This record gives sequence, structure tokens and C-alpha cells, in this order.
Amino acid sequence: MTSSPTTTTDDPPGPDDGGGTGAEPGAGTLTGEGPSAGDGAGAGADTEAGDRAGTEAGDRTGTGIGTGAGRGARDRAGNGVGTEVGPGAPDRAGTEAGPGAGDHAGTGVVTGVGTAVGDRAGTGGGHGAEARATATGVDSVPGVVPGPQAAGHSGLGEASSDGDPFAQDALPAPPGATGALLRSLLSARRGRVVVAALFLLLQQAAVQAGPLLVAYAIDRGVPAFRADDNGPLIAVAVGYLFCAAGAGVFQYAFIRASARVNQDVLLDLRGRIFRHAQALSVDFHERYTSGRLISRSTTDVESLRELLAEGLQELIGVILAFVYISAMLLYLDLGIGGLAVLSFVPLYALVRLYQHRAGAIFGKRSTAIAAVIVKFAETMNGIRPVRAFRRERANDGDFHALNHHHERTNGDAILEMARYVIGSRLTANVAVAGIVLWGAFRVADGTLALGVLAASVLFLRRLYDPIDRLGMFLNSYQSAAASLEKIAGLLAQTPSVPDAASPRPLPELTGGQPGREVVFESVSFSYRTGGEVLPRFDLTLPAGQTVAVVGSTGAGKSTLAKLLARFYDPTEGRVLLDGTDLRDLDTPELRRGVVMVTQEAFLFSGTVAENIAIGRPDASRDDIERAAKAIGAHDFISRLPEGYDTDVRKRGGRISAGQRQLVAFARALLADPSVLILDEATSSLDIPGERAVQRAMDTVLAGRTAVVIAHRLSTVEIADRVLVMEHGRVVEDGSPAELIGGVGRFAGLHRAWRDSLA
Ligand SMILES: Nc1ncnc2c1ncn2[C@@H]1O[C@H](COP(=O)(O)OP(=O)(O)OP(=O)(O)O)[C@@H](O)[C@H]1O
Repeated sequence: MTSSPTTTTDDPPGPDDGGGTGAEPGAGTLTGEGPSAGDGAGAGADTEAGDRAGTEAGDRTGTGIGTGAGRGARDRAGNGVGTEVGPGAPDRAGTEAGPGAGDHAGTGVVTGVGTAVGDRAGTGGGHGAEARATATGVDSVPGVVPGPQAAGHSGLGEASSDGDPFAQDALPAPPGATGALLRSLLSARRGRVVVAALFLLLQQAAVQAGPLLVAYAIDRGVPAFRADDNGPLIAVAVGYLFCAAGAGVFQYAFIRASARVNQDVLLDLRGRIFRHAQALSVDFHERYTSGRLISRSTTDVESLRELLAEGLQELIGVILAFVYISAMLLYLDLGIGGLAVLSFVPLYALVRLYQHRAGAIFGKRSTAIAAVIVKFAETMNGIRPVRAFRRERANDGDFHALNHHHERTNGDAILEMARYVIGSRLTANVAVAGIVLWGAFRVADGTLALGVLAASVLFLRRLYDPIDRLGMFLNSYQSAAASLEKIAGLLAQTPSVPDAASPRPLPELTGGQPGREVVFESVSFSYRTGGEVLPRFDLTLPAGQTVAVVGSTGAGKSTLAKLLARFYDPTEGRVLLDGTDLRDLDTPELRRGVVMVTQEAFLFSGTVAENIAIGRPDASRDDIERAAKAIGAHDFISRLPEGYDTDVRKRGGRISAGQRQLVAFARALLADPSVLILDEATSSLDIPGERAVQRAMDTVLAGRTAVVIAHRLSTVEIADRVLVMEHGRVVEDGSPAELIGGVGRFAGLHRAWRDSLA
């Protein structure tokens, strides 16, 4: 990324930011009430959201305490859209509200609430604003699958420093890493590689025996036959058959042996990519989109497959043929052999030139196909905002450009190959013509046997034929080298949140201890790509306390939560869990101790029961059902076609956002962590759904330390303590009653919310 991260808190809402929407009657008031108003454009992308991030980018703009006001607006306006906008719908609010904001004044009253508040503001506000929203969408959360506007341009926007607008933000492989990767892949199966090479050697020997037998037949067999001795000719015929059969058998043996090596290598490589990517920290995934990871483990691995399956065989075949045929030619006749060897000089120069030029082209081609995949994946992941914002045409345009760019790089590669083939054939034909002419004169002089000339011509044809194949090899090699370099770059990444070198256990929980104490000690935090998000602070959360964190979008609530979940380590200071630095904890122990339920309540493919059991893989069906009952999810799960055994992907459409939340809560309840972090999703829940989630929340929060990033004032009321955050700082801290009774920011928000319900 060349552009600097833009936090929209520094980007005051200009006339375009929400202009069209904020001006709508009613909307202005509401957004003014909400602390979110105008800030945080583009910051809404939920960094945990992964592939849903595109949908969510900006949707959370309506979050924060202003959400209550939004709901009020809905109630007054009698417009269903308001429900979704007001509470800061994680995936529908911005999406559906956005387009209405600028385009339909009628709904603008309500939809304006959501859109004016955050980055969607741009959409309603007009083209200028859209352009800005695009920039912030990409920049404010670098690397996260961007929001709808951003998605439209991401492939183009991630320009690399080499000036290629289509280039991905590639991870450069350290020097020597590519070779080391290939060596490590092959050396693990050295024995089989040697066996395969041996078969290839034998196959080549059998193939290349042909011209020698022809020379023998012409120069010895025919004169002997004339002298009534047909033994040499019969021997040649038998030898020829024998060699042909041998070539076939060895070819088969080679293909079998090499196929096993190839399969193993690819299996190994894909496994390494998956394991490594999964082990990398959250910040890596925020930078490196899933589309690019897919590209690494599909097209890039595939190009290595081509190299191994065909390219290497070609190369070894060509090298063996060159060595063997040169030796035979020199053996048959030093002069002809010497000329043939001399012709290698211009051919070698051609090969080097091609290698050099094709290298650059293949690098671009691999990048170009990755950009196509990224664009495709992003668009499909964010299909709802794409529809809602009518991005189809713009997306078509972007995709067309990326697709064409890929096709052009492909065309360049083909042209380069054509130049190479024509050049090499020309050189080879000139060499053959010269040698034949000179050989013919020598046959006429009687200084060269006709059989030797015939065999030499056959050998020469066999010598130069593989040059095309060498081009093929170079093709696969360049393509695989470019891909391997990208894979090596990915595998060279180290987690920014490393496992503890010598992990320390957490102190045993004493009976009845409600959760664990959390201490942020002199903590400050900056994302890799931006300025300080959380200036130095100290904060203690006593064991068992339920803390609601509220504040405007971009205030740093999620960042605080992510430090506690150790998605990131603080830039300075420590986060302590019952006195132990999170960095010193064994990762499984940390994951058991601190659980974060993110807004999107992600469900994995598998059954509902399996999804709940992720919280505790050894849980019995009874445990799972007990957790679901406690949360209030049992009834809806029982009504699913196959109850707990319903596949959530196949029937995912049947599981609503609120139900997903309940499943996520049941999962958390089963995991039974001592610290639970809840990034409250409120958005697309209807009133009964919201109530169900609220009740479930009471259950899941009980008996543990809990941090809730609260978007609803009703949630805040169940907390023991409220932290109001602004610009990375806690500006108010107290019990809900204290803060409501005071004169601070929270009191104002609460009054606005109460009034909106009146
Ligand atoms: N991965 C990231 N890289 C760089 N900056 C980031 C990243 N994630 C968040 N930020 C920035 O950090 C600041 C705090 O963001 P954070 O997500 O913590 O806010 P928040 O209060 O949770 O907002 P919201 O209510 O919208 O979720 C914002 O300015 C945001 O742009």
C-alpha cells in the first residue's frame, strides 16, 4: 500500500461526508446525538470479520450509543429501515440504508441516520464523497477486505512500488528463500527423486540408441547382407525393438515414480501454506486478503505442479539428450560433433535472453491472476453491499480491467515464447544446413561414411528438437519460480504475536472465584500501519466484573478488546491476566481463558452441534444441548430440519443473524472462559430476536469477567461498570447509575435515548 492509513477521526466530515443524508430532516438530529456522527468513515470494517468484512465495512458506522436514538427514529418514522440502521446493523444497516440516503429523499429521514454517521455517508452524499469513502475504506483498515466502495477498487488500489497498478502487495521472499523452499520440498523425498531420475536416464539411453543402430545398419549391416550375412541386420532389428520396449517401460516407471514425488510435494506445500497462514497473527490477515491466500494455494501451487509434472521431465530429458547426443556426434565424427557443440553458444544466449525477459512477464502474470481472484472473492463475499450500492457495473468494469490485464500478460508471455521458438529454430536450421552441406562434401571426398552422415543428421534433429521443449520448460520454470517466490515470501512471514518461549500456567481458579482479574499496565498501542490508537493508559478490571465499553466509532473499543484477546500485543506495557502477562501464557491456555465473540458470530461448515462444540471439542451432546437451553437457543435449533444435526452451510440461510448470535453464545458458554469479550452485534435483530439475545447475554456473562463492546443502552444497563472511550482514551468510567446521574457525555446520550423511546 502506498497510501497512508487514514483514520477518519482526523478526517472531519466534509460537505460530502454524509452531506446528502445528514441534511435530511430528522437525520441530522439523530446523527448529532450519536457519538459516531461523522467519524470513523471506513473504520467500520470488522477486522475479525474475515470474508464478511467487505459486507461490514462501514456498516457499523451507526454503532455506538447513538444507536438507541436510531431505533427511536425508526419508531417515530414508522420505517423498518430505521431499525436496521439505528442499531448499527453489522451487515445490513449500511448496506440497505446507504443507497436510500442520497437517492430517495423519502427514506432519507431514517436511512440518513446510519449513513451520515460513517463512511457510507459518502455514498449518499454524491460522487465526491464516494471517492473519499473509497479511499478511507481501503486505508483506514489496511488489508482488511474492504468495504463495498473499497471492494470495487481493491485490486487496483493495492499498487506496489514498482508502479504496476495491478501488482499485489506481494511479500518479498528473503534472498535464497525460494531455492531453500524447493530444496526442502525435494530433499524430504530424495530417495524417490533419485529413483525417478534413474528411470529417466535409462529411458533416454534407450531412446537415443536409435540413430546409432541406424548408422550400424547402414555401414555394417547392409555390406554384410550383401555378403550373404544377415546376422548384423537382424541384430539391429532386435536391438531396435528392445530399445523401443525398454524406452516405454522406463518411461512408465519414471512417470509413476515422479508422480508420487509430485503429489507428495504439492500435498506438503499446500499443507505448509495452510498451517502457516493459520498460525500467522490477525494483523497479517488484515493486510493480506483471503483472495491472495487462495491464489497462493491454488494457482501458485498449480504452477509448481506443472513444473514438476512436465517441466522437470522436459529439462532432464533435454539435458540428457544434449549430453548424450553431443557425445555420440563427437564419437561418430569429431568435426561434425564439434560444429554441433559450437552451435550451442548462440542457442545458450537465446535461452538466457528468454529467461530474463520471460521472468518479468511471468511475475506480472502471476500477480495479475491473483488480482483477478482477489477481485472475484471480494465481490462475491460482499455481494449484498454490491447489490445495495449498485456496484455491479463498476465492479464489472474493474473486473474487466483486471481480467484483460491478465490476458495481456498471458499474451506477452506467448509472444515472448514465440520469439524464442522462432529464434532457436532458425539457429538450429542454419546449423543443420551447414553441417549437412559440409558432411555431403566429405562423403563425396570419401572422408566420411554415408551411414555416419545419416546418423549425424538423425542425431542433429534429435538434438535441436528439444529446444522447443526447453522453451516449454523455461515457461513452466519461470511461472513456477514466480509462484514459488510468492509462496516463499508468505512462508517467511513470522507471527507478530509469537507463542510464549517458556509458557507460564495461570494460577488455579479458587472455588467460587468469578473469572479472573484483568490489568492493562502502562499499555499503549499503534497498529503497524498507523499512528497511536491507544495512548498510554492503566486499567484494572476486577474478577467477575461486567464492563461495558462504549464510544464513537473508531474510538478504540475493538482495539482494547483485541489486546485483551491477544490478537495483538501492546506496543508498550503489559496486559495481565491474574497477574500473568498474556505474552507468557501458553496459547491453548490463553484461548481457554479468554474468549472473544465477534460481531459476525461466524459459523463454520458443519452441524449446529459441531458449531457449538467448538467451544469445548470434548463436550457431549448433553453438554451441547444444556448450553443451548441455557442460552435459549434450544427451541429454534429443535425446529431446524435436522435439529442439532442440521448443516449450517447447506441450510445456513435458515439461520438468522440473531440465531447465529445465540449459537455463538452457546459456544462461548460451553467454552466457559474466565474472561469473555463480546463485541455486541445488534443490527439485524428484530425486537424478539434482540430480547432473546439480551436474555442470553445475561446468562453467558454471569460468573466471569466480561467486557462488552456495547451498542445498545439496554446492554449498558446490565453492566457493573461503563467505560466511555474517545480517541483511544477512557473519558468516563463509573457505574451506569453514576454516569447517568452525572453531566458527562454518557448522561447526554442516555437522555437522548430515553427521549427517543418516549
Ligand atoms: N487493523 C488496523 N490497522 C490500522 N488501523 C486500525 C486497524 N483497526 C482499527 N484501526 C484504527 O484504530 C482506531 C480504533 O479502531 P477500533 O476498531 O478499535 O474502533 P472502535 O471503537 O471499535 O470502532 P467501531 O465501533 O467502529 O468498531 C480507528 O481509528 C481505526 O481506523
